[in-house]
Amino acid sequence: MEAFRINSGNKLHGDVTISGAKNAALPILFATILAETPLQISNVPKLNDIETTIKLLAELGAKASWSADNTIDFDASNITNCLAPYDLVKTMRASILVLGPLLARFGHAEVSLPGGCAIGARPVDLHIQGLKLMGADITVENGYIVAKNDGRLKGATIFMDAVSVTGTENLMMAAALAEGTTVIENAAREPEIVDLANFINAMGGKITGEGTDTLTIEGVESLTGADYAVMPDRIETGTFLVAAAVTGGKIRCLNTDPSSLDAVLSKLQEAGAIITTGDDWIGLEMNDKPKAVNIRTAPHPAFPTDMQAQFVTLNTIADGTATTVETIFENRFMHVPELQRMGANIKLEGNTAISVGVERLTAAQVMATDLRASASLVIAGLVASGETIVDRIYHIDRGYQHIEDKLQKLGADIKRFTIEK
Ligand SMILES: CC(=O)N[C@H]1[C@@H](OP(=O)(O)OP(=O)(O)OC[C@H]2O[C@@H](n3ccc(=O)[nH]c3=O)[C@H](O)[C@@H]2O)O[C@H](CO)[C@@H](O)[C@@H]1O
Ligand SMILES: C=C(OP(=O)(O)O)C(=O)O
Repeated sequence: MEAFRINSGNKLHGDVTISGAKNAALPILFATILAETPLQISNVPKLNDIETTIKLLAELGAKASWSADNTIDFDASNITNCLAPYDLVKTMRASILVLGPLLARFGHAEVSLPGGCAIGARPVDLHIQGLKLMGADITVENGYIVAKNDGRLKGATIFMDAVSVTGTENLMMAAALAEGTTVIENAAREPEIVDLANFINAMGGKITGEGTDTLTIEGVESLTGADYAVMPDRIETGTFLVAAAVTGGKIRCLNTDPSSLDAVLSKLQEAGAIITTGDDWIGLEMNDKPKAVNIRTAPHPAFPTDMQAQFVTLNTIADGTATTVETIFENRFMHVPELQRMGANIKLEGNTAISVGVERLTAAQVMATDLRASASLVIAGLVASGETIVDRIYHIDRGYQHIEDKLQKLGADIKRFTIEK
């Protein structure tokens, strides 16, 4: 099993190029199922989750192959199979995103229920309810969602009880080919929703309201190929900015979108960072020890849950006391016990972590439990005295393209190695 060995002491310095966004690339790759002619998607990050998606699309009979660095060619004209098997779905929850497009285009989909994961139970009831409102007949049989529809789905007004990102995406993709107009109320407003809407519209779809909580989707009879570039990864950007802030460094993130990171940048400024921005870059300079900042996660445009773990690490070495409240996932503090093993002073009370900054973290062997928890432990390793080992980094490879290469270029002492078990 692979792990990282990290030695602290170096302030991050220089430029880092941000990859395409995992959480935009995944729905966009699944939306290619809707297209009747070939197309090309660029700025796709090289990640384990993307490889899983390519495998899943191939399993359905679609062609998906890398044609250049970060570019994938697709042809979904010959899909023959509408079954997403457990073996693939269990490794990546976002596989649930095949449900809407398969059902909309072929009137049939069988998708393994994804089940819970480290950060929470993560049900998909809102995806199913919305599709039922569009006329689909859906049952759960032997751990699979079996969805059928005679002819096209029907446009409907759908109020989502909770804000769900992939739920909104599944329903948008289904509604794109439905007969009539669908209105999704209490829709997610994340930038990745806007990116998916832009892609579907580029294929000939008719979606308006993206980026607001009411989406209107006028269904069309067919969608055709369009070349599209995935938006930059706002969470990767935020992760590098926090890493630079905790080391007292000075970096610029290139090929990114400052407007997708308002809440994160404002928290970094509150922590004492000097932030500068251009159209497609963000600079950060940190000259003092960070000040502790209170965080409360909530759907966009509020503070993203995918940046919570990284800020918990920042608070461990900051001046002062801070509370971090996680309101999206019920079990997203798995990094806390590992950070405590590195000397962090954090108390957990339900969905709140109360941290008192310490002078220095101390290195330890720690275990990554999920994607962003892994990132928070890598950041901790950059400032802990001694040599930190972060084990089980397959989690981090789901969401960060060559994170160690990018950190090394910024001056970090981090190496990947195989840990003997
Ligand atoms: C691939 C992808 O884009 N993943 C992101 C997506 O996950 P994902 O789309 O899975 O997260 P959701 O937005 O759906 O989850 C938000 C909350 O709604 C609940 N819920 C969701 C669906 C449902 O049918 N029923 C229900 O109760 C969830 O358990 C959770 O408590 O948004 C999360 C919240 O910003 C991010 O952390 C993930 O990185
Ligand atoms: C939780 C995340 O991803 P996923 O929904 O794919 O598990 C994430 O990107 O932080």
